[in-house]
Amino acid sequence: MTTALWPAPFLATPLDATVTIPASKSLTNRYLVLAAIADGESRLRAPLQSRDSDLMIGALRVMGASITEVPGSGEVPDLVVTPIPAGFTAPEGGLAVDCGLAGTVMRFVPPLASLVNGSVTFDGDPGALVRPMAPIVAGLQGLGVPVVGGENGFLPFTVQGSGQVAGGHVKIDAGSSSQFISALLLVAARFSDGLHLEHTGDSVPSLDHISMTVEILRSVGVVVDDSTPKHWIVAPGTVAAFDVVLEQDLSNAGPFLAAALATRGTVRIPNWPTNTTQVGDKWREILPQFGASVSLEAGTLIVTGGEEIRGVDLADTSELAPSVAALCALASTPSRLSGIAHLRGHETDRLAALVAEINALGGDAEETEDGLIINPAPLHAGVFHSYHDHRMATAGAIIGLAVSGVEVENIATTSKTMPNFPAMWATMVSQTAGA
Ligand SMILES: O=C(O)C1=C[C@@H](OP(=O)(O)O)[C@@H](O)[C@H](O)C1
Ligand SMILES: C=C(OP(=O)(O)O)C(=O)O
Repeated sequence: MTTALWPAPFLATPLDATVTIPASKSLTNRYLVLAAIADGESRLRAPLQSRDSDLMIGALRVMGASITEVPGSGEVPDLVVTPIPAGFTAPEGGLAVDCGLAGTVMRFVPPLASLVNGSVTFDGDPGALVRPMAPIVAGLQGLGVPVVGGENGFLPFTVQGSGQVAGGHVKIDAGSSSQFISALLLVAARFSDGLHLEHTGDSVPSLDHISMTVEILRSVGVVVDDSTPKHWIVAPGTVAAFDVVLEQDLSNAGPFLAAALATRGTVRIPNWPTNTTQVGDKWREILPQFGASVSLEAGTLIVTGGEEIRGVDLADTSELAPSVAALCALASTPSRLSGIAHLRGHETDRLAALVAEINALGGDAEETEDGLIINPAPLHAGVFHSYHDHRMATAGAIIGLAVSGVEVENIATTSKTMPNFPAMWATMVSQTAGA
């Protein structure tokens, strides 16, 4: 385990800060995939620059897409993407894609590889080799695409594309990640007969992320029928080239908004989108349940913490769960988080990691079959391990604002989606009331 320790800033006075957040990982990596199969050159304005987006760019370049940085209107360069050329053929010996620990790369890119002529091998970080992959392997094989390796349901494996996929009706169990559904839908318009994808399990987690996929597909001219629960039908057709401005990452806004509650202060985030497919928009419903006041004024989200943080009872908080759990650990009444069993297959087993780290600081957290129970307990100084998980690291930072002497191990792991997190956090903390 990495041992570098980051002394989390502690604040005894209420925060009064304005913060801007880098672009959304989920939007950036979806648009990158679509740009690689579009009918012309596309442009992503103000995209995310982070490890996960770099891994996606690397994967698409390996498969023949050309991606160039050009000056944008802000600090971050825009990306101009020329799609994978028709008939692109892998060299003898095949191609290799490094997925790192990025779920969007390891799930979204293998279906794309089925459209390439030749072999593409997928591998990743040690932590990636235990994340569920079986539904992607089953889905591709169900479409007649050979996959070598991956029999045990994990990376590494090799997709042997022939440059063409017939498509048709495929059934998978996406109970362990919504990304399996999004992955197949994203490229399905390029299958000769399109795709009828059916989920065979009870429920799919993170449904908001599937809605995001469907909305984006429609915005680039792809016809998707999602009117029957657990079924998605994509018509064959072209993906129209696009020019899009990326929204900031509302899930990554979470730790900064939580900071308002942890310090009983105020945090403002300008340019909060009025219409968005991001699950992070749910902070507007979630934070009042913790006792915060939340308002959207002239496009700026303003969150002010209450006198105390109240416990919550929340279902399916998806990727927001680690930040939510950090607030629960600071709450004065019990909390229950449910519908998040699939977090055991995220960057780490997040349920086990949250329980271990909250309890190591004196907290009272326990796992349930599908979530967490977190009871009030006085927390003390100590080390908060991050398990190579960006959201564990930011959960430690939230707790550290309210509990003096917390040190977060490997804060650099936040570079997965937010490379400047330590500097952004320090800048936020320096904006205290009256400063
Ligand atoms: O499609 C996406 O961009 C994502 C889907 C969700 O995955 P799960 O369904 O595995 O939770 C989410 O947690 C992840 O951070 C991003
Ligand atoms: C689950 C997450 O990431 P990934 O895209 O790697 O699945 C996450 O960011 O919370």
